[in-house]
Amino acid sequence: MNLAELIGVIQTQKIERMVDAHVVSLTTDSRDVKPGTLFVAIKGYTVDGHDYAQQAEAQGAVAIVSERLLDVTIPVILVRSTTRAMAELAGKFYDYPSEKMRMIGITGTNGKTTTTTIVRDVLAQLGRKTGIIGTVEVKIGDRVVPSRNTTPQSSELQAFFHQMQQEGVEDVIMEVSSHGLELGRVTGTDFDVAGFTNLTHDHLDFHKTFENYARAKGLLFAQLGQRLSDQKVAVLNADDETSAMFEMMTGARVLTYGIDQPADLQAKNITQTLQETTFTMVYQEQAIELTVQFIGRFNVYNLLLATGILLSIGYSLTEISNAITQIQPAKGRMQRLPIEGYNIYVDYAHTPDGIEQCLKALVDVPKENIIFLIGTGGNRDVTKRPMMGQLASTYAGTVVITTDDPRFESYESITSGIASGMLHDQFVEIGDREEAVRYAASLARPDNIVILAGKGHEKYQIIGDEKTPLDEEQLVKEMIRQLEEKK
Ligand SMILES: CC(=O)N[C@H]1[C@@H](OP(=O)(O)OP(=O)(O)OC[C@H]2O[C@@H](n3ccc(=O)[nH]c3=O)[C@H](O)[C@@H]2O)O[C@H](CO)[C@@H](O)[C@@H]1O[C@H](C)C(=O)N[C@@H](C)C(=O)N[C@H](CCC(=O)O)C(=O)O
Ligand SMILES: Nc1ncnc2c1ncn2[C@@H]1O[C@H](COP(=O)(O)OP(=O)(O)OP(=O)(O)O)[C@@H](O)[C@H]1O
Repeated sequence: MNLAELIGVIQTQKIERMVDAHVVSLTTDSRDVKPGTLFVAIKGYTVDGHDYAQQAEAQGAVAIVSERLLDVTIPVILVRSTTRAMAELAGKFYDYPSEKMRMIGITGTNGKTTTTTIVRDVLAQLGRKTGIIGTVEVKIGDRVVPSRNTTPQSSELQAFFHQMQQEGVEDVIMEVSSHGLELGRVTGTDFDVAGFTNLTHDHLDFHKTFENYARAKGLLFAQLGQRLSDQKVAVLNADDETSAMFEMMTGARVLTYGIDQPADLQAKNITQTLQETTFTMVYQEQAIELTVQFIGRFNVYNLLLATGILLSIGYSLTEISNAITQIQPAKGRMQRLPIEGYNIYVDYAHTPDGIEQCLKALVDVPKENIIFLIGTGGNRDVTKRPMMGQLASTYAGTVVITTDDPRFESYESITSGIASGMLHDQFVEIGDREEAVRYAASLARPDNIVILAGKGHEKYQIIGDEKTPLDEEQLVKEMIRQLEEKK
């Protein structure tokens, strides 16, 4: 694409040494610059991209988009915000791919991965070609593409959309993190439907206050736009009070779902066992009873949100509920390990609310039969640690306290934070997660339940700045095999 045509979409303050040139690619990382690349310098948390201007020039960059004057000989395009410019340039460079597909964005503290996966699985069952972007994976049809963030940075994100559109994807379902919203990663992404799960305590190390965190999430609903002819929809949780703020922030139509408060789409008569949940979905004049392979009331919310999204794009309640009864929980989301005779679950819960929801899912199990392993990350939000301990001990008779990506923090400082909130003394602190998982597995009996919370689908621990392999499923299988041999 021609450089002048490309930069025509951004508001420039000054252009130095403009030339007639062709842009072959776009990046914010000097290490990815090749001849013909337009390099956009972004000031990050760790380093400042502007400091890599000379490297970009040496590697053949055609020009640099910058927030300040640079000591280079190639064109420099000065803008007020390179982050914003990046999103606008990426939209133009890839010819606005998000306008050509149905875009579904899901935000909230817990349930994004589960809900995006449910929507994707139902759409796939209904014969649509889908693309998914989220914590567990970026997937185009059946092909998995590596990605570093839940919500990738705008140039990477638009490149994914472009690739998806080229490969015939019709529906894109993506998790939209509060970081992604706050850092402008989805600026210019043209969502058709935005869904909200819930908002509870998390990421306050980044957003500082709950109000900022809510405001960041609200951007998704505000960004649906004001054009009434677009018929965009915000699907909101009537049982979460932040929804009222999002309803005020959006110009889109609103469809609400819920269990306790009146809502457009409602779940009633919920009953559950350790393997499945049965409930009735009520929408307009229709009521359908369904049994799903998901456990926990929180999953009823996720299924309602997915249903609300699918209703808002035109599917009928009958089509949706038929498909929903066929699908399985996403990897590592209250997932039962395939170990005959034992009830061992892996769950990704790593926030106070996630932990509470996960433990509340274990209806009818006496507290003394629940063994719960929890850990939390090092060098991150410390305020949630005592809350996690308090909740774990409210619902579980035995708690194994450990770490979950200790990074550079000491084991003891992490586990003692959780232990400070404990309401009973039936707990152990084992900082080394591998050892803690072995210990928790050694307590498994056919009549109790062991839940390993925190890691979910992830098969590593971040210790220092290194990813150390840790496959909890294999570890548990090995431990149970040894226990069986000893019998
Ligand atoms: C705090 C944060 O969001 N950091 C993101 C940010 O990293 P950073 O600010 O440290 O970047 P940096 O290393 O300072 O680099 C600044 C700029 O210089 C460039 N650079 C750097 C080095 C070099 O040699 N040349 C060069 O050009 C970089 O490409 C970058 O453009 O920019 C990176 C590239 O886009 C992101 O991958 C990175 O996410 C990190 C991995 C991260 O952990 N982010 C978390 C907080 C996050 O965003 N999480 C949410 C999910 C939250 C949830 O719901 O659980 C997410 O959406 O993933
Ligand atoms: N609707 C919900 N309400 C509360 N807790 C939930 C809900 N859905 C899932 N959880 C709990 O939170 C954990 C994480 O779920 P999920 O991965 O779907 O959320 P997420 O929003 O994608 O989180 P992250 O962005 O951290 O990956 C689950 O394993 C479960 O314990």
